[in-house]
Amino acid sequence: MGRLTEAAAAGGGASAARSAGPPPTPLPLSATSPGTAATMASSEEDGSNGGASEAGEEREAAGKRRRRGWVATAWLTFYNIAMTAGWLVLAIAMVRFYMEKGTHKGLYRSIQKTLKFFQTFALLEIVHCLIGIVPTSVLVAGVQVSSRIFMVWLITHSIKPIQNEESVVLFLVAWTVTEITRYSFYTFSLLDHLPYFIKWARYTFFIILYPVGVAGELLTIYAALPYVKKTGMFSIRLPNKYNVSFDYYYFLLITMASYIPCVLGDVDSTYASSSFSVHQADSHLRVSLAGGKSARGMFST
Ligand SMILES: CCCCCCCCCCCCC[C@@H](O)CC(=O)SCCNC(=O)CCNC(=O)[C@H](O)C(C)(C)COP(=O)(O)OP(=O)(O)OC[C@H]1O[C@@H](n2cnc3c(N)ncnc32)[C@H](O)[C@@H]1OP(=O)(O)O
Repeated sequence: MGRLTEAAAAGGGASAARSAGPPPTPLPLSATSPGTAATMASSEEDGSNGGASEAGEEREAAGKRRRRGWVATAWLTFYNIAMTAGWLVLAIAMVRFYMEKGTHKGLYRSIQKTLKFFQTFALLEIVHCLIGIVPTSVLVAGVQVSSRIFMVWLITHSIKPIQNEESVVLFLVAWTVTEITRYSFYTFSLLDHLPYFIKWARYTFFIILYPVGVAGELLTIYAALPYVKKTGMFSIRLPNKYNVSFDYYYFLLITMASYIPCVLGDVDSTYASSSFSVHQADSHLRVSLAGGKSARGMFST
C-alpha cells in the first residue's frame, strides 16, 4: 500500500497521492491545490517550510472547511471525538486490568466489546473516503480498516484459544496508542488548534508502533494456524452443491505472505536509509527519508 501512495506521490505530491485512489467525486474536499501540493513536495525535499505563514495556513484551513461543508465538518468532528474517546476508554481499561490482575491473561476478554465496537465503527472511514469528505485513498483506508476488522472478528474473536497470546497485547497496544494519537490529531486539526505534541506524535510514534503492530498481528495469525488446521474452521470442502472449496488455513498463510510486500517494502526503504530526519514542512511534520519517501507513505499500509 505504501508503494501505491508513493507511486501516486511521484505524480503530484503527497497530498495528491492520498487522493489518488478514488476517482474525483462531485463534493470532494480537494486534497490540496496543485500549487500547494507542489510547494509541499519541494518543502519535503529541501526541508524548508516553503515560506508558508500561519495566516496562510489559517486561510487554507478555512478554505478546506468551506469546501467540505459544515455538515461534513461537524460530522467528522463528532466522529473523531467519539473515536478518540473510545480508544481512550480502551487504553484505560487495559491499564486498569493489568494493574489489578498483574497479567495479560483475560485482558482481551475484558475489553473485547469496546474493541469490537470502535474498530467496526471505523468502517465509516471507508465511507468518508468514498463520499469524498476526507482525501485519503479508498484503497489505503480499505486495506487498513479491513485488515483490522479481519484481525478482530475472523481471528481473535473466532479463535478463543489464542486470545491470551502475548501477541494480542502487542497489536492491541500498538492500535490503541496509534488511534488515540490519530483521531485526536484529526479532531484538533478540524478545530484549527493542533498542539505541536499531537502533530509530532502522529508522525513519530508509528516508527515504533508500526513494527510492533505488524509483529503482533502476524504472530497472532501464526498462533491461530494449528487450531484452524485441526478444526477446519471456515473451510468449505468438496464435494458440495456449489462445487466450491475454500481452505481457511491456506487463506491465512496467503494473508501472512501478503504482509510481506505491503509492509517490508516500507520498512526496507525506511530503515535501510541512513539519513532519517524529522522536520516541519509546510506545517505538516513529515519524516524525510533519503529516498524522498514521506511519512504518509509509511502510514499507507
Ligand atoms: C480481509 C483480508 C485482509 C488481508 C490483509 C492483507 C495484508 C494487509 C497488510 C496490512 C498491514 C496493516 C498493519 C497495521 O494494521 C498495523 C498497525 O496499524 S500498527 C499501528 C501503527 N499503524 C499506523 O500508524 C497506521 C495508522 N493508520 C493511518 O495512518 C491511516 O489509517 C491511513 C488510512 C493508513 C492513512 O493515513 P495517511 O497519513 O496516509 O492519511 P490520512 O488519512 O491520515 O490523512 C489524509 C487527509 O485526510 C484527512 N483525514 C483523514 N481522516 C480524517 C478524519 N477522520 N477526520 C478529518 N480529517 C481526516 C487528514 O487530516 C488529511 O488531511 P490533510 O491532507 O488536510 O492534512
